[in-house]
Amino acid sequence: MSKVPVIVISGFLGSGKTTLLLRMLREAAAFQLLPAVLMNELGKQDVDGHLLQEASPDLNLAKLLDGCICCSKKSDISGSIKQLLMRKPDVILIELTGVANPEEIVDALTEPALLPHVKLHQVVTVLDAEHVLEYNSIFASDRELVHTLRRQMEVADLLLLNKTDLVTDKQLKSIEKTVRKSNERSLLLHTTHSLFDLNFIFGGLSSRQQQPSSSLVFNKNMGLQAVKTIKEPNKTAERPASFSRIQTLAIPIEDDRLITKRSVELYLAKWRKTLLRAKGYLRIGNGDKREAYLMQFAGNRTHWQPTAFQGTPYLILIGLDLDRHSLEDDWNNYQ
Ligand SMILES: Nc1nc2c(ncn2[C@@H]2O[C@H](COP(=O)(O)OP(=O)(O)OP(=O)(O)O)[C@@H](O)[C@H]2O)c(=O)[nH]1
Repeated sequence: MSKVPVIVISGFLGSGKTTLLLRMLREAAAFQLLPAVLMNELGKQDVDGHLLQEASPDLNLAKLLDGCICCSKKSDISGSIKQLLMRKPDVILIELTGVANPEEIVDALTEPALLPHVKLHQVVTVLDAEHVLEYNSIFASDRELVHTLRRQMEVADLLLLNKTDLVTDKQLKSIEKTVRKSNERSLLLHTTHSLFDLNFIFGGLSSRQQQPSSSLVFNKNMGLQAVKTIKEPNKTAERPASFSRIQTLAIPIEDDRLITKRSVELYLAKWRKTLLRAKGYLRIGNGDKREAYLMQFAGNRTHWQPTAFQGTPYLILIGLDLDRHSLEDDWNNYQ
């Protein structure tokens, strides 16, 4: 069974995420895609979920309300996604809350219950051109939030500089310059009302599809807005469609292999610059003394927690532009 691609929509509160999602739902059929949606909202009452259901009454929708997709909600994510998978969608769209770090959902997708069923396709981050430059000073006292907003930019595969109707050209140039300090490699498009050619994210996803040509979709919607690509457009646009800069490498581990906590930690320390995150279910020790652990590596710290996990041990590595061969080879030589 092939894995269902997941598109993550991130961006600060009010930047235009739901506007984008509604458009993606409207146009999915033109790409012969049956979408499912996971909405995450901070409040108990969801507003956006109702909006989506109004626009698309049969929508395969799951909601995670009253909290951010972070540690406290992670356990619910696999349940929600499994529920969506029952209706066999071609693509799953996840709209995060404005204060979520996309890395956390990517992490959740690598849980044993989900790993065989889904794969990250792209992280799209929507930026509010009118306010994005103010965040650092507005939230200066909240370093965690400033960090999250920076990560939203840094890990995006596609950046939408939205609400360009509300800023001058001069301001736009200065915004671009600042955004590029956080992410100089990914495609960056100027948009109003999150309008752009959806081939950039849907293109190539459907196995059944005859894709609308880029210009068709573009012309149909573009009375409003020109698509503009900044820096290295071709390099990024030519990437295979199912490629996200955030990559996940799952390394299965032969059960008879001797692994120690120290050897794992040394390996992770060696690769810490490349890795955003790592985790794994590992059996540590020798013979009868072997014990299963959930290993979590985040922010350069490794945490070990005993677990009742009985499956095949594995290590998950998450990072930007991972050098898969080197990581695998090194792991095999390391222990
Ligand atoms: N002027 C202008 N307004 C926009 C643009 N894009 C979205 N909006 C409006 O901005 C408001 C917020 O848009 P949403 O799409 O709900 O933003 P969001 O990121 O989903 O917001 P949260 O769910 O609060 O995180 C809505 O009223 C939109 O109509 C734009 O390009 N220009």
